[in-house]
Amino acid sequence: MASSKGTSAEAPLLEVRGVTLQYTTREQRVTATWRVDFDAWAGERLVLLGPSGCGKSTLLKAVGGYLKPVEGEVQFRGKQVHGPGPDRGMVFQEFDQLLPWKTVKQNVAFALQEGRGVPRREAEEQALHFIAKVKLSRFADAYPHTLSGGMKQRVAIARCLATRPELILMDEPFAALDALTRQQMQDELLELWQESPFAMLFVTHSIDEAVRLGHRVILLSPHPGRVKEVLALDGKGELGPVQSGAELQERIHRSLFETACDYSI
Ligand SMILES: Nc1ncnc2c1ncn2[C@@H]1O[C@H](COP(=O)(O)OP(=O)(O)OP(=O)(O)O)[C@@H](O)[C@H]1O
Repeated sequence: MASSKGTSAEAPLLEVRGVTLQYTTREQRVTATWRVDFDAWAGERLVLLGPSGCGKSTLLKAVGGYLKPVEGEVQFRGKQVHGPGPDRGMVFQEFDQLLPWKTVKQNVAFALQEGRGVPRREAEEQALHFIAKVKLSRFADAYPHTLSGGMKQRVAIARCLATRPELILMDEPFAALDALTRQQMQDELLELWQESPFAMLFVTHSIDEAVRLGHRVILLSPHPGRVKEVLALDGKGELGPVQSGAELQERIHRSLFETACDYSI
C-alpha cells in the first residue's frame, strides 16, 4: 500500500479530536456527532461508514471547514481548521454541482482560476489534462445537461483533482448512480489513486463500497454518530489486522448486528 501511515515519525494529515457537531434550529438542537476521534494520513483512502443520519456528511462539512465543532477540534497539517481552503477539495453526491452555463473544460478551468489563481489559458490546458484522466476528452466542450450522471461525477472528480488538494472529501459521490456505473466509477477512482496517490475521506453507507475503496474503515454508530470501530485491511485498525476484504465485510456485519442497525448495501 502506498499510504504513508505507520511511519511513526510522521504526523497525520488530518486529526479529528473529540469532535461534537450540532445544528441549532429555531425549534431544537440536533447533536449530529458525539466526541468523534480519528486521523487520516497522506496517501490514505479512509472511509466513513455508518447508517443514515449518523453524521457522516456533517463530519465531512467540519473537515471541509464549513461547520465549527461545539466541542473538540479538527486539525489539518497540525493547524486548527477555521474555514474552507484549497488544501481540502470536495466532491458531492448531487449531479448538479457543476456550473450549467459552462462547458466541461470551463468548469474545471474555473476551479483552477478561482481556487488557485491560475491564468485562464493555462487553466484550460491543465483542465484538459485532468479531463483526459477521467476519460472525457471527447466531451470537453459539452455542457453539463448533455452528460449522464456518471459523466458529471467524472467532471466533478477531474475538477477536484485539478486543484491538487491535499485531501479529497467525497460525500457519497456514486450513491445516485446505477450499480454497474457505480462499480465502474469505483474502479476508475482506484486507477486515479494508483496513478498518483492522494488522501481521501470517503463517506458511504454501502459496506461493499467501503470494502472496495478503503484502506481503513471508520464505522460510526447510529445517531448521534460516534466511532464504533476502526477496521483496516493493512492491519493498522484499532482492532488488529483484517486479512481480506471478505473478513473486513464480515467484521462490519458482526458489528452491525451488535448495534442492530440497518446499513444498505
Ligand atoms: N442543516 C441541518 N439542520 C438541522 N439538522 C441537520 C441538518 N443537517 C443534518 N441534520 C441532522 O444531523 C444528523 C446527521 O445528519 P447527516 O446528514 O450528517 O447524516 P449522514 O450520516 O450523512 O446521513 P445520510 O447517510 O442519510 O446522508 C441527522 O439527524 C440530521 O437530521
